[in-house]
Amino acid sequence: MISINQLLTYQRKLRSNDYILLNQLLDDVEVGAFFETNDGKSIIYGFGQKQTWTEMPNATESIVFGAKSFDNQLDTGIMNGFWFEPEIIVVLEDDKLLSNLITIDACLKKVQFKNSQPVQIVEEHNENDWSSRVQSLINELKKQESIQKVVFGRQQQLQFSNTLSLTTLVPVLRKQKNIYHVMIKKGHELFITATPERLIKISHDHLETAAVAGTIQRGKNESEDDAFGKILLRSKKNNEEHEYVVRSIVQQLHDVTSTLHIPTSPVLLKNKQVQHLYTPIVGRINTNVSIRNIVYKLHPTPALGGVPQQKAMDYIRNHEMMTRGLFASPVGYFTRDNIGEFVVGIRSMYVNGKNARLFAGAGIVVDSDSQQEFYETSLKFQPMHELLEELSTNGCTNV
Ligand SMILES: C=C(O[C@@H]1C=C(C(=O)O)C=C[C@H]1O)C(=O)O
Repeated sequence: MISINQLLTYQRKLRSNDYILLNQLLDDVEVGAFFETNDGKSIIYGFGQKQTWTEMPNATESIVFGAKSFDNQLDTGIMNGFWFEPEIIVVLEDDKLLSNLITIDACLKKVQFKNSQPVQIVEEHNENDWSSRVQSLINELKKQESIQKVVFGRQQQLQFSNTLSLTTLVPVLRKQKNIYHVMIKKGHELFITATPERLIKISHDHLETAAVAGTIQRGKNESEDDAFGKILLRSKKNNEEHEYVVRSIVQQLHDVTSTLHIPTSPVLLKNKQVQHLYTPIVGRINTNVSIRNIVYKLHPTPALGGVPQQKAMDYIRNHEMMTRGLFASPVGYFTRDNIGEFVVGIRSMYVNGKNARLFAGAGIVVDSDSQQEFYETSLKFQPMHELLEELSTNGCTNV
């Protein structure tokens, strides 16, 4: 078996301006991707396109980056799903830069730093009736016992004063800790996520996934934060929401795994704005089960869709204001030897030139409170808002 590191024939110690050059190269190429794990220890860049697809391919001779459409509703550009095999991959691990081509240094040498301008938000559109539509959903859940949970999304549309520069954006995004930073680019289009939620990590026959569902705010100080954490851990409503996700993951993985370890109760996963109930799940995959197979089995978990799945998906399709595109969808990469990692594209933003759509959603169950869910989604917009806030005062931050 060949591992991703063996795909790479060249390595050297990281130089201080490598990041600047790599991010600038992302600005220069037509198609690219960036994937940083939530511990910040591993980054993969993909540059250029050898092949592209709108559907996730079954296998690859090297590595494929991409994102799957949430539910195949017609959207624009990469929001319909976008996959590509890059010409060059660069991996940063333990202060080492690894690349599949000796030419990466030649490539980086050619990159010239361009100044970037601060980007202001000049127009903003919100779904002002979102809370009342959530209230209708709660009323519906009270009437009908056949549907238990719907993850209801909302979008914010923004217009920028000028286009974003990845040379500036990537280092600002990377300041947000304990979350994944993933970006897919094609031409003027970008999909960016600062998600805490891994869908799957696969290394040969070893699988890691997790249930992330049930949310509360962070406290202003440690004791308030602990108190909120305790409320979340004891909340019947949130534990029910969470349990739907655990049960569904176990069910979906049952016939493709030989072992599955599921902790009996969730712990807290803390991000800057919110804390979630979190159950990490690990297992062993049966032979000849592809990563694609597992991505398709798990997506959408009830953390992003609902319960029962089809009814929740129909509700989302009929009642959310806009199509989701890549929001809440699997985004990541996989290699020819069954290594790969996919996150779900939440706390995310789609950019097309000077226009952007920001996404947030919340799991709605019969005991939900529409104002509380509105507040929760406002917190979930924050990672992208904070990124844009910093880009509005900062041009080229990394020189
Ligand atoms: C849908 C989102 O988040 C999902 C919903 C959650 C919830 O309802 O508690 C928690 C984490 C995510 O699985 C989002 O951030 O937009």
